[in-house]
Amino acid sequence: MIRPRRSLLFMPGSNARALEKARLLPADGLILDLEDAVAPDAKAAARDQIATAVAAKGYGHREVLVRINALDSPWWRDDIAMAAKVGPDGILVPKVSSIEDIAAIAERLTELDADPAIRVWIMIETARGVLHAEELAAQTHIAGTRLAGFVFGPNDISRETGIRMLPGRATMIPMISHCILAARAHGLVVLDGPYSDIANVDGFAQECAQARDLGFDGKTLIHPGQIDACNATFTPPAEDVAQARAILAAFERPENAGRGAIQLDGRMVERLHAEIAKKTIAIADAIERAGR
Ligand SMILES: CC(C)(COP(=O)(O)OP(=O)(O)OC[C@H]1O[C@@H](n2cnc3c(N)ncnc32)[C@H](O)[C@@H]1OP(=O)(O)O)[C@@H](O)C(=O)NCCC(=O)NCCSC(=O)C[C@H](O)C(=O)O
Ligand SMILES: [Mg+2]
Repeated sequence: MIRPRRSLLFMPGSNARALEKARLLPADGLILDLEDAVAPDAKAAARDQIATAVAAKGYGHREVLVRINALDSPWWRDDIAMAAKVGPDGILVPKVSSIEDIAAIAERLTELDADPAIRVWIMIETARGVLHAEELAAQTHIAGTRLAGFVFGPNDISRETGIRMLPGRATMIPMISHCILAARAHGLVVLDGPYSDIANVDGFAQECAQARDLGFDGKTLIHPGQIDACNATFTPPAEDVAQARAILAAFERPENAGRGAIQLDGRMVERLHAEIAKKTIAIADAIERAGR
């Protein structure tokens, strides 16, 4: 079943107040972080704290992901073991660059006999990850990889490559589009990276609208103050939902049964628009079910 992924809020696993507060925040998902938001000497305590928070099952309909440490770190194996034990909806793996990385994650999950319901999300945030995006996405067809989606990571890309993060993101758009195409070619979900300038409300709103228009399913966030604007941008407008229902109703009429293209309110509508309409309605219904 489709679920809304308009807004996924990152929070440091070391921040008990944030983990508690997240129970009531209107984000569609939560990413409990063990990687960059947690200092090396706080990793073990953060892991225990996340385990307790996830096991308590207090996050309701929100999708819960645990971002583990990167595969070249000393922590990732213990991070995955914790996730396999407490069962979040998924793990998010940073800095994935090759199909060998995806195989290593799958192997570790198998070794731990992890519940098959735990999905794997990968961050596309290295030069190699971007270059191999299509090959990585194609791994979703290999049994046991559990691959559900991509999360774009602009900060690490900028750090590694020297490509600057500028307002409007002109420098990043080619690789963003490349990642979105790769994800879509293999039916994966794809989420935008975070916007760090928390105080810049207008800049954030513009980046959300741009993310939606570029084709992202939603955006990852770093502060609760970003949730409402993000949800509003990625929620299909009521008029789009009404139009989608009208398109489906029109194709269901007996006189249109054998037709590929029809006229509706002065516009040409094809069966491909009915497919788009079904997705719009499914997302709107999922948002309504989640009560946000
Ligand atoms: C950026 C922050 C450190 C700011 O924290 P703070 O100064 O405490 O903010 P506020 O005083 O405005 O907070 C108000 C209340 O909201 C709670 N809060 C703040 N942030 C969060 C959050 N993310 N989740 C849940 N709750 C949050 C505060 O506790 C306050 O609560 P109250 O006590 O009721 O007033 C902080 O926002 C933060 O840590 N953000 C997340 C940082 C993070 O997770 N970073 C990693 C992801 S981004 C990334 O890794 C980049 C990517 O990989 C790439 O390469 O691009
Ligand atoms: Mg990163």
